[in-house]
Amino acid sequence: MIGRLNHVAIAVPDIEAAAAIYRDGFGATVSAPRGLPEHGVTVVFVDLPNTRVELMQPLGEASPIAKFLERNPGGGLHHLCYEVEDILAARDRLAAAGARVLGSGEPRIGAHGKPVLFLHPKDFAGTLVELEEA
Ligand SMILES: CC[C@@H](C(=O)O)C(=O)SCCNC(=O)CCNC(=O)[C@H](O)C(C)(C)COP(=O)(O)OP(=O)(O)OC[C@H]1O[C@@H](n2cnc3c(N)ncnc32)[C@H](O)[C@@H]1OP(=O)(O)O
Ligand SMILES: [Co+2]
Repeated sequence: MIGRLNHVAIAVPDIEAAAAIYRDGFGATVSAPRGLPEHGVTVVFVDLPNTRVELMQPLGEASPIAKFLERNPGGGLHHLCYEVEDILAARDRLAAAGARVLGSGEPRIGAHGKPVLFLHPKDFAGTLVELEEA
């Protein structure tokens, strides 16, 4: 069921500073910042040969990453995003096995224009998991 690693996400307090680390320090291709109010984050994507890094800064009053940054003020690894062929089939299989699907449980459109869902970190070895339909 599980497919490619789509991205590794890092929550940061200052997205321009984090983007500069990858652009100027590592020489990576880095996108312009993009605000996604429906997800409560501003994102920058770093393109790597085999995957992407998603840098995220809180956006708005109720950002889902605000509490994480309170606990980790310098930033930190936030989630892994795996591709799946059929997101509803993947959700139903994981939920039937006892995993908690976050939010309404219905997929929303993510940063790449594809349906995404989040799974509770306590059910996945302490790692917040995002599923994205391939
Ligand atoms: C850009 C769009 C999209 C894309 O297409 O790529 C995105 O990636 S959007 C990314 C941001 N959106 C989300 O993260 C949505 C899903 N997240 C949530 O619903 C919440 O953040 C959460 C996972 C339920 C956590 O909620 P929060 O209020 O911050 O904390 P809790 O107190 O409820 O946490 C409970 C428990 O879990 C631990 N925790 C929290 N976040 C993480 C994490 N990222 N990784 C690992 N563990 C995490 C937290 O420490 C608590 O543990 P205990 O203290 O032991 O209870
Ligand atoms: Co993500």
